[in-house]
Amino acid sequence: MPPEPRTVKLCFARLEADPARATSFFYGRLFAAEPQLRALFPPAMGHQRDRFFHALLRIVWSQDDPGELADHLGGLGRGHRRYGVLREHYAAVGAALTATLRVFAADVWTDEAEDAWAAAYRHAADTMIGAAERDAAQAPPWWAAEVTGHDRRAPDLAVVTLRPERPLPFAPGQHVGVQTARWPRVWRRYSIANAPRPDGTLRLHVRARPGGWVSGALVRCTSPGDSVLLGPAEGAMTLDPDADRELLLVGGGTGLAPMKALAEEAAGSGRAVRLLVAARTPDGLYDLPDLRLLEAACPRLRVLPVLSRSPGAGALSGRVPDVLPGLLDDAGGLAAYVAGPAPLVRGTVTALQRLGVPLQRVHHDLLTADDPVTSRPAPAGTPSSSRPPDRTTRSRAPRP
Ligand SMILES: NC(=O)C1=CN([C@@H]2O[C@H](COP(=O)(O)OP(=O)(O)OC[C@H]3O[C@@H](n4cnc5c(N)ncnc54)[C@H](OP(=O)(O)O)[C@@H]3O)[C@@H](O)[C@H]2O)C=CC1
Repeated sequence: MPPEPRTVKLCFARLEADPARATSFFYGRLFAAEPQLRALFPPAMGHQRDRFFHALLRIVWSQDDPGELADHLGGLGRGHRRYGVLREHYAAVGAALTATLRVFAADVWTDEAEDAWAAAYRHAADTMIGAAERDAAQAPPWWAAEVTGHDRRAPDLAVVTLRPERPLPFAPGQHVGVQTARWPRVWRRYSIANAPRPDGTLRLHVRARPGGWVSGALVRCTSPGDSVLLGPAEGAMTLDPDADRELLLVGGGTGLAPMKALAEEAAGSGRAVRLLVAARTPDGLYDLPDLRLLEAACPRLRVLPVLSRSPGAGALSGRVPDVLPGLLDDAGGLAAYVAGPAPLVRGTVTALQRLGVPLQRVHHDLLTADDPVTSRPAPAGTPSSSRPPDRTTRSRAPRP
């Protein structure tokens, strides 16, 4: 069991005062003590420091919620496998963390605090190591995949088709880590945009972010025949088993990807589905022809484009939260899934609540492809797929 959390939180609060300095200090200590560990990390450490800090933050704030803590640590332990992290690395990380706390939490660092942190770290490391070793018994740390299709739908957007060298199990709504040859040891998460197929291929919708290493490489410097590495599929935004309930799926921009996967799965099994595809202008509806084909094949699927900045034939005008009241007569019986820009997700969740959809039936994961976690863990009781950015649990795995 984790130790009494108050002391652990008190010390961590001192790191929160200046996370950038504290994490720089931490990595400085770690690499000074164990220079060979530097090879496990990406060339630029800015993102990594953010991710480490937020993983730590979540661990600290979950100290009094053993279920959440175990869930989080298990995901972290499994996720660390793709970085080549081994059992023996944890001692060095623990020592660097203690050294950091001793400096940054000096005013509250007592023998009691040191013992509490040592116990908390031991518990975290043991849980992560255990989860990694159990996972290693049944799955590889990554899958090599060949790019079999690269469809440039806009200057900054490509639909990329990948064929893993061996079956990569996933459920619609989940995402995978992707590493390109151009940026070794840099992983980014992308939602899978299709339901499982007999040929095992996966599709990703990738928008090149300004300065985005992996997204830029995938959109501009990738062609059929290239290879990438994929991490295991993760994420809890999967289909609820209540097949009678009508589904409302909302995808804004490339947030369409997981919604399309869910639509394929649900509509393919005869469930009633409304798929709202939000874009600014008709050009932003980059996947509409494919969606129309899917709609034609699934009698109970309706695809509704929603354009926020210019009108378009066959599209609703406005932002999703504003058009929802006119669309939904009886929203109380729906289950809803939402992905896209965070403000769209938040606005849509609020609108659905106002329309009477219970929060536990509104699912999202606020996944952003390149950004680190930016908020505190959700309060206990928040539905798992409705938590704030969940970059550190079932999903991607910040390393120590
Ligand atoms: N699993 C997931 O959760 C996934 C999430 N994503 C995320 O989705 C985002 C997609 O970005 P991109 O393709 O550039 O999308 P866009 O920036 O093109 O936006 C798509 C639509 O969302 C609308 N929108 C933005 N803010 C609001 C708001 N406050 N209220 C209502 N509508 C809003 C935009 O309208 P306007 O700007 O006119 O208001 C536009 O119509 C990325 O952040 C990506 O990380 C992507 C894939 C999967």
